[in-house]
Amino acid sequence: MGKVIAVANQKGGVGKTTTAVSLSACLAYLNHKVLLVDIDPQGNATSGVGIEKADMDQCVYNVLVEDLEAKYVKVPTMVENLDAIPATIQLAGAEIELVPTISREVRLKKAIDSVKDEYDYVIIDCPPSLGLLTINALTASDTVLIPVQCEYYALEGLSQLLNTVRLVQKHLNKQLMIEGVLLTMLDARTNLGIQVIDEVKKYFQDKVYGSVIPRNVRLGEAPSHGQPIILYDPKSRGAEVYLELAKEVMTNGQRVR
Ligand SMILES: Nc1ncnc2c1ncn2[C@@H]1O[C@H](COP(=O)(O)OP(=O)(O)OP(=O)(O)O)[C@@H](O)[C@H]1O
Ligand SMILES: [Mg+2]
Repeated sequence: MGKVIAVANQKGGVGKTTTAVSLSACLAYLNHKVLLVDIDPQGNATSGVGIEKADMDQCVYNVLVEDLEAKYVKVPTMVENLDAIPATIQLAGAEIELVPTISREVRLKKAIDSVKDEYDYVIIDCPPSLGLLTINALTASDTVLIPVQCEYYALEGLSQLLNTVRLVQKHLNKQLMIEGVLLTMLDARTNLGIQVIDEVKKYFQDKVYGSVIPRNVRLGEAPSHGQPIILYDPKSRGAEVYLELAKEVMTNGQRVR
């Protein structure tokens, strides 16, 4: 049965989507069956794996709001072993439309539960908020992976995220655990990055991955080509480190089991 991992941090632009897309593609490259679920109305993960949003008649919106079965919305991607449930701008209305509906927090969980037997990993790319979409992702997940950007205010806002995780654990999903904390966009030329790594490690200790994602031009370019880094430039430092991360996530899973 597939392990479900939400990639979440309500802070914008910290590398959630880059991580969700790159990790999914690297796990698929390592011969795992992977489903990437985009629940951000920006749809960046969707276009990041080469799916043309304008061509989509249906997306995760129809699953969440209209109870369409997930099997009708998931599509293969250009990466072997990697399927995706896309998001389009239509999803922007879901947060409000879901408010008065029954079991509004468990809709994504129901959808993912119906297909997760087909996969080894299901990776969910969350929007930069702690609203109903992210709550749905945390409720559907076994674990949450938190990207933290190596910058001055790195830890700011994380207590809110951890508080939301605790609330979900208490009321909606007792099993939810922290998968790991991933340091992203490290600029190795500055001391600041090193200081932030120390600070985050002090706080999260062994939850911090050994793989630290560097700031890498090729990682920044890949989305505009609609290709995950492992296809766009497999020899780049970005691809190498995301592949290392995928291996860490795989061994982490073995440790938990
Ligand atoms: N390691 C990196 N090196 C260079 N550029 C990166 C790196 N990681 C992410 N980027 C770029 O930084 C921007 C923000 O990254 P990304 O979209 O992954 O963040 P996000 O947390 O998903 O943002 P949002 O909160 O808007 O969803 C993007 O333009 C992305 O291409
Ligand atoms: Mg994003």
